[in-house]
Formats: sequence, structure tokens, C-alpha cells
Amino acid sequence: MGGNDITSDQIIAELVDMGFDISDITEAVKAVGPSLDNAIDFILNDSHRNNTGASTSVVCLTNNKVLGKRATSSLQPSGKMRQPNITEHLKLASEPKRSKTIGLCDASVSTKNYLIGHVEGPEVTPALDTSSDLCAEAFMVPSYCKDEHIIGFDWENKANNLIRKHFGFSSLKGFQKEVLAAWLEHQDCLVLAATGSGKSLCFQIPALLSGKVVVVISPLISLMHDQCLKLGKHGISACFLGSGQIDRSVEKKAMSGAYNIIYVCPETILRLIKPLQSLAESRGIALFAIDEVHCVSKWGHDFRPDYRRLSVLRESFRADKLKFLKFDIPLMALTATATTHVREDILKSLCMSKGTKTVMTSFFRPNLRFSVQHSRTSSLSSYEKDFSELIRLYTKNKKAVHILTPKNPESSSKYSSGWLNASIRGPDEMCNNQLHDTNDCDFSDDDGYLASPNEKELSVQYLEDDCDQVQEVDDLDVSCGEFRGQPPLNFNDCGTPDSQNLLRKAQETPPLHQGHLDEGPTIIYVPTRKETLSLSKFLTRFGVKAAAYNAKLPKSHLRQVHKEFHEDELQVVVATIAFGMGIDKSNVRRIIHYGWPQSLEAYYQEAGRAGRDGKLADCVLYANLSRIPTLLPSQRSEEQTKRAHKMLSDCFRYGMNTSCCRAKMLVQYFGEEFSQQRCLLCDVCINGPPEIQDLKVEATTLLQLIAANHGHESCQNVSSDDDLKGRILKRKPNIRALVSRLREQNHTFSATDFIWWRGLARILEDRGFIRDGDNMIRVQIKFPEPTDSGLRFLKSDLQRPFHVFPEADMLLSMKTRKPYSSFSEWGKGWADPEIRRQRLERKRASTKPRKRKARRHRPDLSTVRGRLSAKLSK
Ligand SMILES: Nc1ncnc2c1ncn2[C@@H]1O[C@H](COP(=O)(O)OP(=O)(O)OP(=O)(O)O)[C@@H](O)[C@H]1O
Ligand SMILES: [Mg+2]
Repeated sequence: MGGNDITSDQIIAELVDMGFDISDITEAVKAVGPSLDNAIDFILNDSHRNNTGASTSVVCLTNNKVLGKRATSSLQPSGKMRQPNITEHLKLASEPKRSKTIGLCDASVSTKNYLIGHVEGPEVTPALDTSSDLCAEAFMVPSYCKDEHIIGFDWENKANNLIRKHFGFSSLKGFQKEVLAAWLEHQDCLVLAATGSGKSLCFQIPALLSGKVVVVISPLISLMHDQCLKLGKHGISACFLGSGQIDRSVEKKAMSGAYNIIYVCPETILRLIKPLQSLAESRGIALFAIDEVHCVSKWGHDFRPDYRRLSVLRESFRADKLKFLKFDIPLMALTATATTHVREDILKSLCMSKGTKTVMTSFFRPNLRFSVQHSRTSSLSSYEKDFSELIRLYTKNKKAVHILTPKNPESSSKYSSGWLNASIRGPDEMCNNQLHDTNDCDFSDDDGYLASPNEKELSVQYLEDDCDQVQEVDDLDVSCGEFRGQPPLNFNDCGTPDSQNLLRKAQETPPLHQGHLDEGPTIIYVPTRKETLSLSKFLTRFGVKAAAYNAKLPKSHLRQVHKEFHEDELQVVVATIAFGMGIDKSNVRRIIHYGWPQSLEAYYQEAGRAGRDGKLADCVLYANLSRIPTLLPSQRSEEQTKRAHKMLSDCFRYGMNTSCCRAKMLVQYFGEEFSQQRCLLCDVCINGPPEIQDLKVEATTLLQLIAANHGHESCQNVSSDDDLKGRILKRKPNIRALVSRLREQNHTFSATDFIWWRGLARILEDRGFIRDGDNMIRVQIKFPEPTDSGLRFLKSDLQRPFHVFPEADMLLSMKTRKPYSSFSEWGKGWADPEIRRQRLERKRASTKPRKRKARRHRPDLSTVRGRLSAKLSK
């Protein structure tokens, strides 16, 4: 093997790691030789080369086309939060977001003479290179802050003037005022506010008001970069420090006070404690803000161990430790997704003070339209079915979309024959044709715990590596980490429509619930890196301007995607969770989750990227409703696995729900009381729940069997086979065995579907009638045993109905099989041998085990990965 071969091998292994398809990789390496960069370029540009139509169809959208104002929650006299309804939301959305006129302040925050933590003793002038413009500007402290001891009674006016000057907003929101008031009183503050509500302003304004530095701890370089860039544009100097920062001088300048705001990743701050103490003494530190603070909690969905060490901030910046401080430097912790449990954990882990003020707005986002749809989400035929509308939307203005056949048809056909067929048709043709697989349910008998064929062959480590589950902080490298404050824009001159104009535009906008969606960009979240590439490739071949985003792709590519996405050059980003937290782009119209998210926290966080301009946006979850979701592979302790299962189970229940408003379910998950009955937008509110059914007979039959198998004598009539019962008792029957037994024993149910019973078991568990016998936390109950209330239910009056809304999996199995509302019908005529024969034949045909396709994957022994794979499969 020559030297070149070895290099190619390594390149191939790296590209496989990034998620590229082996056929693309081979083609690329063949075409460009052993160069990683060229190979990536070749693969990524392949779609563009093929996508001749895309370049002519860039939809130009402007962020300021319609400026809506987000609805905010209000406190009712009872002190409870009340969410705005759609009508109120619309009214608010029709108000101008940006205006020159001073808005009336509606929150009654007391105006005191607030003192801020100050420097005692002689003022230290930081050692700076004052020749630089940047430094000179950084020290342009607003005149009213020159006497930094006193911000004054009218701090609210000052703050409003500042946000008008720098950002063009008319006034602070109510919760922002509350947070600022707490800061002015040197209180720690926990801010729980919806995605897109404007939490960043809460820690940015103190830097302007006090003239001191604000230090922000943030989990991702891309997030810090985005925020610094925006601040720079609004005349506020900022920088970020961390592993992604390659310019060493930025850190030095930051520690000598050259920037208003310093963003730091959690690992870096631990190393900077001493210099920050000096900074606190010289220019002063107004506060430490811990953004996305749910990352602190082991109970959260996005735990970062380094966040847990941030308690060092409280220990190192106390007034009793640093003599020049009059007050502890306040901590401000902010998140949009924290359950009650996570909140407690945050307060404890960060050692926040006893007097910490919690400021909470409603988590409700009244313009987000949530829905759940069934899809196998696994094959090209699902892509064709699920994305035809999206393709039509983004390509409808093209005169003719010329879709080329894949250069190498053989390599394409390995996906499915549908790929090639779809590729040579235009999108419209594809959309109009009935490509849809009518029997799209996956009823292969499984408990949902089965690994996919791939999972069986590949190592856990490989799979873990294919899922961007634990995000590292340096997700992006950026050549410039400092952002000079530019003079703020004059909002009168920058073409922003005046309020009359805005009002007229808002009036022209159809009401939210009429369902018209603007053509803004879409983010599609997929579970694995591989899928980011396959789906984006699929979309680009149909003329959509789409790009993949996953943590393993070259940073230059990720940077480019960020840029094009923010500049409205991309229509779709297909991403893993690496593209999530904090992304603040106003006009994202659709967030599609293609596959089960791992938690409702992650789901709501990612969905929160949509509709930040207050206009209607869709949040669609496509998931295989007939399968129980599994955890994505990751290294977890036993305790973490339990928690992960619990979170996944909550997410599964969200998908299975057919009767409760989805927005209500989501905000209640975060511990908020939903004051309205319904959001009037989600699929449940629009379509209404399914017909309610009395399942007393079915529930009793299942419960009796469960009880009998746990030795409850009163239920013995169910099984006369003592021997079998004894055997089952010893090895704790699982739900599958129980349902098989039930179908054997009771002819009425002989052709019923396991998935239907699994749904019923879940409902019985939720009502507290059964629980998992081995005390394991699972996504779906597996070893049911009766509870006391379950046994009481069995003794209750048989005539009393047991009303149930069938859940999504039950409905699905009813739709594709026979209607279950007619269980008893099924029993009719059973005595007739011919009817019996026909039915059993039908049943046999329908339950025939599907042959699994023989795997075509043969490890390539000339590659590192191939050899590893061959070793593992031995
Ligand atoms: N007082 C205000 N008036 C009008 N718009 C505001 C105000 N404060 C913030 N905004 C706007 O709200 C948008 C969202 O702000 P921000 O990114 O701070 O949200 P967030 O609460 O941090 O959301 P996430 O949890 O998703 O990070 C921004 O575009 C910002 O300009
Ligand atoms: Mg934010």
C-alpha cells in the first residue's frame, strides 16, 4: 500500500465521521485525490452543480418586511399569569415593534435611588493601548454614568433612551424592567422567559447603564459570535473568549476593560478568575450573566459539566472577599426551558443567594402552530411524501426546474428506487403523483427497544459520534472575536416603515388561525449527522436552497451556513441539535423535527427559533407513531439514563396525545398554569379530539389479566391455565406476552393489534391503574402490574363507563387495520366455520412477519472504519 493509499483511507474515515455517504466520498476522493478540503468541497458543491434551478430561485426576504411585537404575558389580579390569546396577540402584532416615540411604561417598578456595586479607593485606569479606536470607544461611558455610584431615580427613562438609541425599540418589556430593578438592588436574579422574548437585553442594558463590564457565560461559540456581531452593529463593543478565540490579544484587552460586554465559555472563565477580579477593581463588573442556564442542571436536557463549576463566580466575587466591593457582584441566570426541578437545581448549583429574585414570563408562544404527524422518517419514500409541500413552496416561482439525474445512478439506487424516479421528475410532478405509501405504519412486532439494523452492526461509539448529542462549546471558529461598537443606526433613516405603514401591513395580514404562512426559511432538525446530509442533498436536488449543519462538518462550512441563513440566502437548513440554542433570526417560518426529539425541553427550545417576529410559524413534529422512540446513543451513568428515559417518555406522550391542546401541554410541562383552554392553532385545537370511546370492557379485560398474573385471586377467572400462570408469574410477563395471551384466550380480540393494546396500557398507567413491575423508568410500560387503584377499578361497577380518547398509536392501528370501535362485531359470526376460516386467513396474511432485507453492507477492509466494523461483526 503506498503512502497515498493511507492518506485516502484517513480522508475517507474522516468523511464517514462527518456523516457523508460512502458513495459520495469514494466519488469525491476519486475526482479530487487525497485532499480533505477538496473532497468536502466536491461533495458539498455536488448538489449545487446538480441544482441548476436553485440559483435562479433565491427568494429575497427582508427582516423588516413586517415588524410585529411579541405578545407578552400579563399578571392577573390573582397574581397568576395570563397568556394572551390569539386576538390579543394579533393586536399586539399589529403594533409597531420599533418606533421613535417613547412608549408608556406599564410595569410599576419602583423608582429608587439605586446604588450599584462600586469601586472603593483610587480609580484604576486600565492599561490600554489608547491609540486604538476600539479602546477609545470602549471607554466612552455615557455621561449620566460618570458618577457611577448613582444611576438615578429615572433609570427607567435612561434605559428606554438607551434601547431606543442602540436598538430602536420603543421601551423595555415588563419583565425586562423587573430584571433590571433586581439588578439595581444588587439581587441575584433567575429569569425564566419564553424563547425570543428578549432575555439578552436584560444583561446588555446594565453594561450601558453602569458603564461597567458585563460578563456573559454562554454555551456555544456560534451563539457568542452571533450576539457579538449584533452588539457591534448596535454600537456596543463586545468580544468573546474561549477555545474558538484565536486572537490572543482580545483576552488581554478584555481583561483591561476594553469591551462593554465579554462573552466567555464556561471552561475559560475558570481560568480567568484572577484577571476578572482585577477588572472588577479597575473598570468594574456590573454583573455575571449565565445564559442558557438550564445547562447547569443534570436534570435538564443539555447538561454541560463545566456549567456546574460556575459556583466559583459567587465564591470569587463576594464583597466579604474583595474589599473594594460594596456588594456581591450579582448573578443573572437566564433560560427559556427549565422545569421546576431544574430551577431548584440551578439556584443550588450556582450558589445563588437566598434573596434571588425569580422573574418569570409565560412560556407560551401564541403564534406558534404545533402539530404532530406520523412518518417513518427513515427512507427516501418518507422524504418524498413529507417534503413535497415544502419543495413545492420553495420552487413554485421557478419557471422550470431542471433536475438532473444523479451522476452515478447506481450509487443513488442504493437508497431506493424512488430516489432515481423522483430525481428525474420535476417537483410538481413529484408532488402531484401519489407517491405515498398508504400502509406507512411500521407494525413489525417490536417493543420499540429494537435497534435499527445499522445499530446492530456498528459500535455504540460510532453511533454516539453520529448524533450531535453533547455539544462542545467550540462549535464554530471565527477569525475575529472582537466587535467594535459601530455608531447606532438612525432608525428614522434606515428605511424602516413608519407606524402607519406597519399598521396597514398588519391589517392586511390574514388572521393567524386562517393559516397563511409567509415564505420564510425553515429549519429541519434530524437526529443524526448522516441525515443532515442525505436530506439536504435530497432537497437541493429538487431545487431548494438547502444546506446541512452538523458539528463535525468543517467549521468554514458551518460559518458559511450561518452567514447565508442570516442573510436569507438559504431556504432550508437541515441540522442536528448543533444548530439550536439562542439562534435569533426573526423570520423563521417553519421548524420541522424529523424524528423524535430526546426531550420536550430540547423540542421547545428548538421550536422557539420559529416566528420570533410574532407572525404565524409552524412547528411540525414528524415521528414514527407506531414505534416507541429510543434514546440516542451516548455515554450515560445509570442515573442519567433514568432521567433521559423519563424525558423521552414525556416527549413520546406529547406525540401520542390527541385530546389536549399542544401549547397547553408544553407550557404545563414547564410548570406554568395555562390560563386559556386552548391555543386555537395546534392540530388538536383545529381538528378536535377523536371520538371518545367507552373502553370499559377492553380495559377490564387487560387489567384482569395483569392482576391474575400477579396472583390476585379475584381475577383468576381470566386464566384457567394454572401451570402457565405459574410460569408467567416467575418471569414477570411483559405487555407483549400478556396481549398475546389475551388474544389467544378471547376470540373477540384475536385479530386485534398489539399496538392498540400498548396504547391502552399507557392510558391505564397514566390513570394510575398499573405501573412497571420492576420499577424501571421506561418510555412505555413493559412489565405491568396492578396498583391498588387498578384493583379497585376492577371491583367497580361494570356498568360505569371508562371513557377514553384513543391516542395516536391506537388511531393509527385502527386506521390501517380494522376499526376497533367494532371489536364486538369481530366476534359476530365466529361460529360459522367459513367466516372463521376467512378471518383467520386475513389475520395470518396481515401478521406475516416481514422479511428483513439482507444487509448489503460489506466492510471494506482497506479502510480503518471497515476493519473496525469487520472486527465488531465477528
Ligand atoms: N424591549 C424590546 N422591544 C422590542 N423587541 C425586543 C425587546 N427586547 C428584545 N427584543 C427583540 O426580541 C428578539 C429576541 O431576543 P433574544 O435573542 O434576547 O431572545 P431570548 O429571550 O434570549 O430567546 P432564546 O431563549 O431563544 O435565546 C430580538 O430580536 C430582540 O431584538
Ligand atoms: Mg437567548
